[in-house]
Amino acid sequence: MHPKRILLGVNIDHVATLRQARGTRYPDPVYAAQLAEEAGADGITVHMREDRRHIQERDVRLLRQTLQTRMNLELAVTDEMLDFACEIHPEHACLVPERREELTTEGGLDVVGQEARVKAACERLAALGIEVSLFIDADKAQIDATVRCGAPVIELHTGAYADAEDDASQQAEFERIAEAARYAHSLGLVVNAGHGLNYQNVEPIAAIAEINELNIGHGIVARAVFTGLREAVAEMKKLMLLARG
Ligand SMILES: CC(=O)[C@@H](O)[C@H](O)COP(=O)(O)O
Ligand SMILES: NCC(=O)COP(=O)(O)O
Repeated sequence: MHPKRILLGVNIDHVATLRQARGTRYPDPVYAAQLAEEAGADGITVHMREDRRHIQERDVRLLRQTLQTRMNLELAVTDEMLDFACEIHPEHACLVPERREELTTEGGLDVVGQEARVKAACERLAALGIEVSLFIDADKAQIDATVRCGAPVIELHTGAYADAEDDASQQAEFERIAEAARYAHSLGLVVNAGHGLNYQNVEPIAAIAEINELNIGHGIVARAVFTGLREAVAEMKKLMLLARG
């Protein structure tokens, strides 16, 4: 654990969402990744969904050739996506749940409910030297199942915290995340977190000492519409580092 160090993975999916909305060639997520790296991103996250609503194969292939930091490829646990990840060979692969009809990733991966399948996916990726993380809810049973699957990293889903409608429920969600981070860290897992984090809600999560990295996309891309991407990334990183003290 590095009490003062916290990393920012910038998720650039929603730059591609804007491009796909009109079928244009712009804005290009590859250029966004370069700007984000220049502004202090420690890594770039992309979620290539099965329905290709934002990130396309072309994006991932070009990013693999151009990123200066590291790629965190989020993928569903399907043969098609695992084959693609093995071909691309990102530094990190994060297994996430996916439902075509969802607006966004609504919850964590149910590792307990499909342990054999997740374990096989973890083993396949790890055999190639890809560091695997599982995107899970802040739940002890899911953390224990992650350890049994052999994944060295978790990403805690912060969506319920971000979407909480009042202070009391947000505090309850925060405590669930903080406790899960402590528990997972005590088991030797690297603990990341993300989903729905923005400039208003990031600081308490960034202050959790056991958290290694936050993956943040929608909030940064939305801010960039008004400030430009460089400033949006730099401001987020500053808030995270200030929260660490
Ligand atoms: C898995 C995850 O949390 C991110 O990929 C993020 O949700 C952005 O992608 P979507 O908005 O398509 O879910
Ligand atoms: N895994 C979470 C992520 O990459 C970013 O999620 P969001 O900030 O776009 O909600």
